[in-house]
Amino acid sequence: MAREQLNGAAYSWHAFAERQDLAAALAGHVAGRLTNAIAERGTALLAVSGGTTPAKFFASLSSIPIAWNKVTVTLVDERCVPASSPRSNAGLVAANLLQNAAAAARFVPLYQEAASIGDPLEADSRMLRSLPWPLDVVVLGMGTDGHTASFFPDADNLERLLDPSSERVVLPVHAASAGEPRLTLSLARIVSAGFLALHIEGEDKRKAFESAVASEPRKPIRAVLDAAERPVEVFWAP
Ligand SMILES: O=C(O)[C@H](O)[C@@H](O)[C@H](O)[C@H](O)COP(=O)(O)O
Repeated sequence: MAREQLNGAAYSWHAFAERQDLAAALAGHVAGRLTNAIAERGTALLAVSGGTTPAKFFASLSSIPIAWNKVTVTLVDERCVPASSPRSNAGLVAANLLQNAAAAARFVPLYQEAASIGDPLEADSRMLRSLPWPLDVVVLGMGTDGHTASFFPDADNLERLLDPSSERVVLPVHAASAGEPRLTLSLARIVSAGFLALHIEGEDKRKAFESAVASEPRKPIRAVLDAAERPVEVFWAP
């Protein structure tokens, strides 16, 4: 494990020869942190990202026999689509993580189809505010454009999304590159996590990460590194 310090952005780099090895190692770290949180405060709060990268990690984590009945799982971000949509992160987590031992965990979505009266976003915030914050574990992904969560570089409210002092739990995101409208946890909620991991795979993302960390203008992933209360643990495989 190499601990890097580039331009003040602190992160630890964990490289693996095989993606399956990364999945097993990251799952072991996350399971250990959740178990510690449960021992310390009787509960654990985990936020995971969607996309195409985390499936192997979810499968590995789902089989680890921890006290899942004391774990609450939520999402780092979500596409504003029904859970039945192939684009839904809630659907991805249900099918890949909330299986096996992890089926006993409580899942709290970010997005609920517009059944809630009034401002659905406010309703979500109220529901999410009741979770046992702070996050014990966050697992982020990253795009080759340097976005993470739904902090897309072309988001129309990027400055607000990256405000480390935001009081909001969840924020709406409108970005042409995001596809559908999104909801994302605020940067402030993400960076206060006890364990903050970034899971990336492939040469393109390794280069994108190194570029985002080393150069200006600042990409969203760099804003997370800069605001994180602890070094971000980067897990990478080719
Ligand atoms: O909803 C999402 O898509 C994720 O939360 C997003 O931040 C993802 O982690 C990156 O876009 C990488 O996605 P891939 O794993 O598909 O490359």
